[in-house]
Amino acid sequence: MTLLEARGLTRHFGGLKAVDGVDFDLAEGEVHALIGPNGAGKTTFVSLLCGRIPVQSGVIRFDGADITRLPAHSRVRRGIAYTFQITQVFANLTVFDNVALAVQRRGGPLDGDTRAALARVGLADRADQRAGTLSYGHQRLLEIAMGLALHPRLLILDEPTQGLANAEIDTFKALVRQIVSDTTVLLIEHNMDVVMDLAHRITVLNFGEVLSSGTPDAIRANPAVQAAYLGG
Ligand SMILES: Nc1ncnc2c1ncn2[C@@H]1O[C@H](COP(=O)(O)OP(=O)(O)OP(=O)(O)O)[C@@H](O)[C@H]1O
Repeated sequence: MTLLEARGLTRHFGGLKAVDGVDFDLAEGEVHALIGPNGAGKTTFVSLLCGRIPVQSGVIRFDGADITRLPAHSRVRRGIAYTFQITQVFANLTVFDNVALAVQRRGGPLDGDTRAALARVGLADRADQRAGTLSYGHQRLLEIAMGLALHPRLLILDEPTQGLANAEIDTFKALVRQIVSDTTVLLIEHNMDVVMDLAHRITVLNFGEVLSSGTPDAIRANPAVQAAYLGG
């Protein structure tokens, strides 16, 4: 089943075509990776999907409903959660309270849901620590816990492995495999090992347009993708 579809999605900044007529389909239950060179429009594209920036033209449908003009908080309520490159944790609050804020937004049982989300990402034993004192890798995991606490149907992760050590990347990969049992995942990622390991399908953006979309094997073998991005 298609969970999310975009048709003709467009966002220009002055003369710069950051996202230009993108058609995109996300199947329920998949890990879908969005890749492409720096400046290709990946962050702008997912910002349009979650309502952080307004669409200029085109349509976004989520679970069959037109969400193109809905404000971001309404999209969260419908099940779209996201974590962005810039770390979003509140440094002076405890790990527990950061996640509790997200649970509160959704209106679930505060203590139980908060602890469950922390357990999923492996941070249960750090609940009382101030978030700002966590390592960078653990702060990234905390952001994911904040997303999961919303019980999303779609979790969008923007460069989640950036700045992580190899061991932390392995933890992250295991986490995504577990998350995808009940949540669709859209992943912006530059680390091709992570992409090829996790993604069921990949969409390649280049200069704001879809260069190609397909399975990891098809993308790897595509000469245009190799030329634009994979350096083959
Ligand atoms: N608010 C903005 N105002 C003007 N230009 C912008 C704005 N946001 C993004 N851009 C430009 O739009 C283009 C696409 O940027 P975007 O961040 O979406 O690319 P990206 O594929 O996510 O890149 P990266 O991999 O480096 O994160 C870039 O040229 C960027 O400079």
